[in-house]
Amino acid sequence: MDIFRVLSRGASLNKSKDYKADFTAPDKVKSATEVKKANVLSLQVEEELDFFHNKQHKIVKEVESKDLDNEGNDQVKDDDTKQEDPVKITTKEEALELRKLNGSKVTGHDVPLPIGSFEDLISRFRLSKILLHNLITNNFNEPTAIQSEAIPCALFNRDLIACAPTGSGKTLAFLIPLVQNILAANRPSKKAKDGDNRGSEEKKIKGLIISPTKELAQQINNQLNKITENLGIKTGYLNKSLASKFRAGVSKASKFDIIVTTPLRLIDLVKNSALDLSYVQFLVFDEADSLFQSDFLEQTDAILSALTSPKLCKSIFSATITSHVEELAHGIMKDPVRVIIGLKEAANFNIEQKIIYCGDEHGKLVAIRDMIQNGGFKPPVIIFLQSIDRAKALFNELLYDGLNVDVIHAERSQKQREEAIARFRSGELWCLITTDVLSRGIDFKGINLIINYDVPNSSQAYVHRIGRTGRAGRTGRAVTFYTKEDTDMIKNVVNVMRASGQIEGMPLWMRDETALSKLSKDRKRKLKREQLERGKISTVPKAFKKRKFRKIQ
Ligand SMILES: Nc1ncnc2c1ncn2[C@@H]1O[C@H](COP(=O)(O)OP(=O)(O)OP(=O)(O)O)[C@@H](O)[C@H]1O
Repeated sequence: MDIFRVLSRGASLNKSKDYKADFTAPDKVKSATEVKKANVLSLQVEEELDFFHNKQHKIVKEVESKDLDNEGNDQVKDDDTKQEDPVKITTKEEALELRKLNGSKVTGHDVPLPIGSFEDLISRFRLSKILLHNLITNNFNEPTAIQSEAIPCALFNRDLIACAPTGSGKTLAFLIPLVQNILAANRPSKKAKDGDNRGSEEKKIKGLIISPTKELAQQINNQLNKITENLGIKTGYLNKSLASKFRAGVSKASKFDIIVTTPLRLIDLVKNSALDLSYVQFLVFDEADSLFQSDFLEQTDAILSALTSPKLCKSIFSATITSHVEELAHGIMKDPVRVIIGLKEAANFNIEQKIIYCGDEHGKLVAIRDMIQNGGFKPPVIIFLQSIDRAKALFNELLYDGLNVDVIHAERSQKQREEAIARFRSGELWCLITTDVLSRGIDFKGINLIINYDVPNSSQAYVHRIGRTGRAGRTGRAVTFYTKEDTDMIKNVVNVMRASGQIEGMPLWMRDETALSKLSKDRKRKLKREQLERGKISTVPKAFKKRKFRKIQ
């Protein structure tokens, strides 16, 4: 394996004089060959600046170099413009090197070798070429660290516990092998080819993905749709309308290969015998630690008991997997492989974190208005609060200030939530105020700033909230306001900041490790369960706000 190539993925900038980008107006008309040469060079610069390989350089390069060849121009045909061979991992030593580079810890019996490239999957697992093509056309050119490890494990049908930072590509880490496994399962067996269809498992749900929120389930299904194009695999997000089709026994509804769902909707169908899960072979719990928390545990149990296939493989994914969750997972898994990327207690290292002491509630409003006035509030921004009432209150406050803002919480209808998300994604909306309902999994591209207007009630909640920025190799900022009521709660945040090397974002007195006493396990649990009582968010007289709000409604 060319380990230097893995090391330098997106990290280095070649300073050779050839790489100077020329943005000045041409002083003479350039020949077609010169233009092509310049294009190749600018492509190189662009590629080196493209940290996450989000562009289709390989394909473009191939086309470019072919064009140049046709013109017989040997000078430009240097090695740098040729397509490099994909990285392959073939020995334990190479695997060790790659793991060291990626900060991956992988444990378990007989752990498979990671992959060095998506092409590596073709030789090792006969990955569908259409699937590979779908990955490349969607700009997924190289596997991320979690994808390198998790994909081969799942392709070997191993149970899997996977923990990797927010925005590091966990979704594809479970979707790619799921799709490939289902393609293999759908291939007609020899018996079926010979005309014996008894026991055929075609047209049954074989893959099931469980997500804690509807928004996330929908997002996963969207990504699934992109990578399954032209593969003949039918996938569906179990929304109200699909659920009623299943309930009504509409024949088409039974033809799904993969279903993405929240727990309750699925259980409702299973209880009414409207859905047969006995053929499910691949089960994924995304954001597993939240699904394994006490409020979801009963539902998770109910789902597990409906899955009766002896071939069932299970995997759990999250950016935060506590030892308690790992224990629960071991209880339901067979000989799992455990993959941890980076540090378990830390946040994504691309996020610059800061905490600001505001004294009291009024101080928070002053702080946010200060940020808006001083240019520190660079959209797109997400603001998290601890409750629906508080989210609504801040929304009214900022609306009154004339900010381009909307709010999402559990009391808003599905349609309103979807519309707000779509407006935010399109850039029409600059700021989204929300509760923890949107803290997990949601992938907004290019969020600049996360504001924790209220301190999150656990270190896990903090990691997920701020993980809405700094995704896919980009950088981001996260600011957490705290008041005198938060002296305990802020310790969760400080611990994550310390683990992520973000000491500079703390006030001077906190930087000393002994400055804050540790939280006991009991206290942590209590903080998670109880909502801190906070003062009202308001500076604008009610009558004014009502008038303005009415106008906007
Ligand atoms: N191999 C890849 N190459 C380029 N982009 C990728 C790759 N894999 C994933 N991405 C992109 O990275 C972004 C983050 O991926 P994803 O949503 O899967 O993160 P995650 O690890 O599940 O985060 P979270 O913990 O917040 O749920 C997405 O926009 C996705 O399209």
